[in-house]
Amino acid sequence: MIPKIKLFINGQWVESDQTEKVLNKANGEPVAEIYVAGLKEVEQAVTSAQRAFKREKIAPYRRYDILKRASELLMERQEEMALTLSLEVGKTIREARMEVSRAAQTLLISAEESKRIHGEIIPISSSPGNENRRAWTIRQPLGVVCAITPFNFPANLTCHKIGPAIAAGNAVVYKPASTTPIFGAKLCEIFLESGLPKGYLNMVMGPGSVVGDALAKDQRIDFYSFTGSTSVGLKLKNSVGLRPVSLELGSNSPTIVHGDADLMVAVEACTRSAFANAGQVCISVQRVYVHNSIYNDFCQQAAALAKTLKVGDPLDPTTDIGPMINEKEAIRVEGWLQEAVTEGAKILVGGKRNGPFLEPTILTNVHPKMKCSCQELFAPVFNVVSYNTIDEALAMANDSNYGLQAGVFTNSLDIASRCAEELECGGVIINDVSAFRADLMPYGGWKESGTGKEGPRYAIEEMTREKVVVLKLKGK
Ligand SMILES: NC(=O)C1=CN([C@@H]2O[C@H](COP(=O)(O)OP(=O)(O)OC[C@H]3O[C@@H](n4cnc5c(N)ncnc54)[C@H](O)[C@@H]3O)[C@@H](O)[C@H]2O)C=CC1
Ligand SMILES: O=C(O)[C@H](O)CS(=O)(=O)O
Repeated sequence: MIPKIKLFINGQWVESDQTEKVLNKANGEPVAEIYVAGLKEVEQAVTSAQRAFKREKIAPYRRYDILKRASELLMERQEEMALTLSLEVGKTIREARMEVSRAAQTLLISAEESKRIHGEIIPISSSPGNENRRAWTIRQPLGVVCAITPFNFPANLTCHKIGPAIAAGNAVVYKPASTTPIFGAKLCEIFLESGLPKGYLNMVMGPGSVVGDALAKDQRIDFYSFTGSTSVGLKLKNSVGLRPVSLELGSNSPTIVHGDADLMVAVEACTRSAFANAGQVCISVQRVYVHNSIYNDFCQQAAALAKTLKVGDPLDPTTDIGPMINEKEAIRVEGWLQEAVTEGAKILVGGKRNGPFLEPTILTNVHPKMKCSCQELFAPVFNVVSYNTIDEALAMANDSNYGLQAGVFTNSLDIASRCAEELECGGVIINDVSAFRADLMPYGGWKESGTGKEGPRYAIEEMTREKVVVLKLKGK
């Protein structure tokens, strides 16, 4: 008997008229059944959040307590949560365990940041004629935050929204991806246990085109924190009018490997990272630019390493690469690979698909206009392209509609500094790959990779607003 997962509204578990199965992404078997929210439940969830926010404000120290407790409870349930992630996303159990501990850290960082929300004293008396005034700013929560998350990291990316939202004093309406909602429901259990007042967290599940659309249209929501594809993010932004949004969107991230780099360090990092989470990572290594002096060695070593990686059952601790989210996506990528080969690309290693499983694949002879290069692959595939000068590498890396993060391997401070300044993206990772992320660092894209920054401290800034207060003293 598979569990039936209810919606979480106003501190209660709520049924709806419709249910949908959540599938084990490795074998297609149902692992849970979720109640799908209708317009009525969406309306109830937003009402619950708005009423909670108006009913009581949670003092900063209490927010710290609740978030810290939630982080602890998440780690106490790490094995159960990791199994959930492995089943509903298809990520390997090793990656799932790692994601749970990162998500717990993200909640802990949010807890700590909830004690650091403050304004500043404005030296207003230093302006002529205002000697008898004093001024300061205060930072206040926005009210109701809508958190919408993608399928690929249901734990950490959800905690990157709910954690800062609560730390900032907001109430939350949360919509997980309809294909991977189970972790989110368990996170609501955790926040209930951690003492979050009812109504401060509400979860509605269901297809983005229905539930997501209804949330976008609800004018009682004060802020939208969205992570997902660029197309959906743009649609959401156009629906919400003047209300603020944070958009963490797609990418086709570059990593440059210069001739003076430590070859095997770069090979290991690029290859293992490109295939992590079956490549379904928005900062995944997709375009690798290698100096021509080490290009052949890089390709040879990367192909040899790729061949050692095990594709299979994500629950097997020896598996390196699990399935993609569904067979349709794997077929999409298989089609892109065939198109690339027809246009002259070479498959150095991999390329075979078995249902939702795709072999770790490395492409060479890729042209920048090929889909495998200029669009977001979101698959266990990366391209290797050679270059002669760092100017060429920078031009190719920047030749993209996206700009999330980039990696650069070099032992030259001059090259590193040039890349740091000239790469057009939100983050440059020196001597590691584009896919590096520490959860406390500012994180967000340029161009079509989005707007706004995550990382608890930065998300809190976006989920609060500053007010200036000016006091005119009596006296002269
Ligand atoms: N920049 C970042 O930090 C990250 C970006 N992503 C991006 O997410 C994508 C993969 O995740 P998916 O879940 O397939 O993305 P998606 O864009 O299909 O869905 C993301 C979320 O939006 C919801 N949604 C769909 N239509 C909607 C609508 N009309 N209104 C409101 N919400 C709607 C979905 O139900 C889901 O919860 C990739 O493009 C990837 O690059 C993924 C992880 C991190
Ligand atoms: O790229 C993504 O999907 C996120 O960066 C995943 S995480 O590493 O931030 O959890």
